[in-house]
Amino acid sequence: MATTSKRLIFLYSCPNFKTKKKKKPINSMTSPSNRVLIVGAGLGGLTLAQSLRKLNIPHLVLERDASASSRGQGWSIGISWIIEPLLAGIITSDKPDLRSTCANYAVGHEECVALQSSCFMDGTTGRMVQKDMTKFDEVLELRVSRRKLRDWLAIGVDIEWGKTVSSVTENEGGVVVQCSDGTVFEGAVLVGADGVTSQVRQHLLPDCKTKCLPVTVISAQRRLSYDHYAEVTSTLAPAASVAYADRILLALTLIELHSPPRSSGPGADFFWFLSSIDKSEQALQEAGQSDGIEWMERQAAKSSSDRFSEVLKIVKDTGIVDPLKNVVEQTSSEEPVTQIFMREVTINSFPEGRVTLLGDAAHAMSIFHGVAGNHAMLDALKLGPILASLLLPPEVISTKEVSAALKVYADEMLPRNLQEQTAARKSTFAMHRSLAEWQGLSGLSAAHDKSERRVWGNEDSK
Ligand SMILES: Cc1cc2nc3c(=O)[nH]c(=O)nc-3n(C[C@H](O)[C@H](O)[C@H](O)COP(=O)(O)OP(=O)(O)OC[C@H]3O[C@@H](n4cnc5c(N)ncnc54)[C@H](O)[C@@H]3O)c2cc1C
Repeated sequence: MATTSKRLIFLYSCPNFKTKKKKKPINSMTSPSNRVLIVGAGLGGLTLAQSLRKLNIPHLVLERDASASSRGQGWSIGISWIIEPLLAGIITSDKPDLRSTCANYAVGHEECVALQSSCFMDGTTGRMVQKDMTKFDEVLELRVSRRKLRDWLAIGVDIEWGKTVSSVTENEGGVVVQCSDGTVFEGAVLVGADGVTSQVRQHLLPDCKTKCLPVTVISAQRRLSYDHYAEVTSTLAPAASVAYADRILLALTLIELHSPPRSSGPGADFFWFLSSIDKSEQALQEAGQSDGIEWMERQAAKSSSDRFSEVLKIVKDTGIVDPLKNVVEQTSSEEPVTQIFMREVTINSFPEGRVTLLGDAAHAMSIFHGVAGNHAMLDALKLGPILASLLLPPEVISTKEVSAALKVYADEMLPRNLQEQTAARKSTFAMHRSLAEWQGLSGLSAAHDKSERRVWGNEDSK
């Protein structure tokens, strides 16, 4: 008795005791041998954690970022058909409304309509078609701030920040991961949701090769003042505007609108990107002489100012007109110009065991199809219930049973994403060949018929 009360006094005198007990109801009550370890607190990893939370399955997320805000999350992302399954597959009662929290329309319905619309145009004449994406009952796509969506998905999730997983060991009883700070975590199943450079994939499939498509995507993030923002959006659709000019795509996309938007100071964060195909690298890849990785490394070594000079030359040579031209040209030296790579990871099957992958770790693909993130979340929503049918505590599950369950997941997930990866590659090349081909592929022609038509730029060139 005396020992027990001493222990209680010690626990209650520990400053974090009460908070910890409240915050970690599932994991603190269960043995690590029954929990799911998830590496990566990106869109896929967090969606899986949310699904497991709803199904009452113990889990823990290990994330290399020091905190939720230690790294900028960059661009916005379009989510579409995943919204309904996501809302059905996770606990929503502890979260604010997804649409009004993550999309930029908290400022009211009218602004919302404008903010969610996109336009597609001929970049040298200014002919433009605007697509309204905001019919509330049939949202085609919601452009959300990646930072806000990640924060929203993290609500209520048990995350160990600052944990970079460096090695993985499997045994009959479970799986053990080691982090670069020397900490060790155990679980019954390990899910690598650690993105395109996945360390978990390295353990699972050490010979898996990645490729890089010969697409040069140069980008910068810009903070526009409210006046500049108002000027740009008086002609362009704020969610996303894409101009096509001689096999070049130039896009301007909203990341986050600052609130309240009419006050003085910053109006909004945008990014622009300019993309084109590198013809000589494409020829090498088509002849089977390159997988794009050395090409990618050469591109990655360029400086921000070299990249910017390249962009300015292309904008001038192709005759892109204002206001897109103006937003690009006014990029300041404090706004680094980066390059994004279209890497592909292709996996046909997983070896037996207690480890699997989801999202970009399993099937990175070109971003031009706009579905990779949607599929990362779908992988998670499919995997959650499969794990739940296996892992209800307190039983310890054999590797054979875990393997069989993970195979059910992989047999659906891998072919689905292989198909999307092929479609994404096809769209990427089509988009850079002609505007008409791109519109046909993306189904934009059908949307155009319903949408409002506007024209900007030089009236004489219509
Ligand atoms: C510019 C751009 C625009 C895009 N637009 C769209 C779009 O409109 N629609 C769409 O559907 N998709 C889009 N995508 C794709 C989408 O962003 C990705 O498919 C999605 O983010 C993948 O989610 P994920 O959880 O698999 O990986 P990630 O989001 O990459 O998350 C991986 C996480 O793992 C962590 N991590 C990595 N290594 C370790 C380690 N060793 N230990 C611990 N943690 C680790 C990382 O820090 C990160 O938090 C876009 C991508 C880009 C680059």
